[in-house]
Amino acid sequence: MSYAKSTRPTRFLRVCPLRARDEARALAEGAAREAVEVDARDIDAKRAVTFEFARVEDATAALERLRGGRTRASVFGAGVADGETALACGYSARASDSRAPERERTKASRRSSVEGLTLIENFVTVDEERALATLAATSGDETRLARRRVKHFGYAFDYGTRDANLKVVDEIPELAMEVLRRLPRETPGYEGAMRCDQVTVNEYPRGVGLAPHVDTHSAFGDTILSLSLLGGTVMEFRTSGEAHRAIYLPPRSLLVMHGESRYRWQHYIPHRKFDTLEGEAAPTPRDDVRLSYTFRERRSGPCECAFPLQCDSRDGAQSKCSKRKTGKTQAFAELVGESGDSF
Ligand SMILES: O=C(O)CCC(=O)C(=O)O
Ligand SMILES: [Fe+2]
Repeated sequence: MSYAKSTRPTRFLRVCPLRARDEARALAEGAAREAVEVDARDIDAKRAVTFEFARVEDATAALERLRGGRTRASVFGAGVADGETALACGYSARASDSRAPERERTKASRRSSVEGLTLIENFVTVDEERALATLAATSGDETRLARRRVKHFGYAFDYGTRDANLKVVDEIPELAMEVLRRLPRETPGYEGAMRCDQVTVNEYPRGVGLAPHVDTHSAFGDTILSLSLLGGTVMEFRTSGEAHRAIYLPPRSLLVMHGESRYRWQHYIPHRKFDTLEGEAAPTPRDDVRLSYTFRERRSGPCECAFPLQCDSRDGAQSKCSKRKTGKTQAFAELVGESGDSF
């Protein structure tokens, strides 16, 4: 992501020059407490750093402190030593939208408005949440991805082929199956949920998200469920058209993806530290960690969904997926998300 100077106030501040890398890092750490994201790549490449704030007002307040303060230590209240030189700083905008007005974030709803998507709040109790978190910490083999940790139960998920054919020694914890079985019968996707035989546990540190994707049609069945523990998050849904929805998943809630929400819409979690929720005046900070249990049923025959464009059983997503090994196509980038994250 590159940033350009902006003459109008934005949520982004660019601060430069910073004389040493360490100094930039210390500043970034201080800023991270109130800024939404730090473009860390800039620290290495240009010795300048871009901070993204939740609101334009927050960026303005920080800019005033930056311009008013004589020392760097005063900037974000961070322990930055040796700061006699005034910093060059100002608003910036993502280069691609420096002329366009800043797009308002979609406010996340607490109710689903995607066909086939059901959110059940308080699906597990606080005690069960704690027990499931302990189980995730003490059992299963850990895989470290770029920004999050995962564990697989029942079958391993292969991040290359995006299927799950390898049986693993770690069975799905009985408590996880027990809570899943209490899903109300009338929930769309109930039958598929009862056949789940693969579980992935994801641990997301604050600010870390998940790239847009549709879970592989050929590998998994009609119903995909995600149980949120310890922290809430906004999950967003988009289609290849313009449609875009955001839903807030509180801790202890269960999200059931079935129908269009499972087969046609991509789901993803934006990488950010604050979420914007409907009915909340101020942005909501994410918790330090969110744990999710994703339940899936491995598919045996080909997928027969009504969405051939997204379906690798019909050569829709398959051709894009196989190109992954030879080079990323635009279509594939769209399928898995611009960040190229794994899921
Ligand atoms: O963490 C979540 O809630 C979703 C995970 C997910 O989408 C996946 O594993 O495919
Ligand atoms: Fe997924």
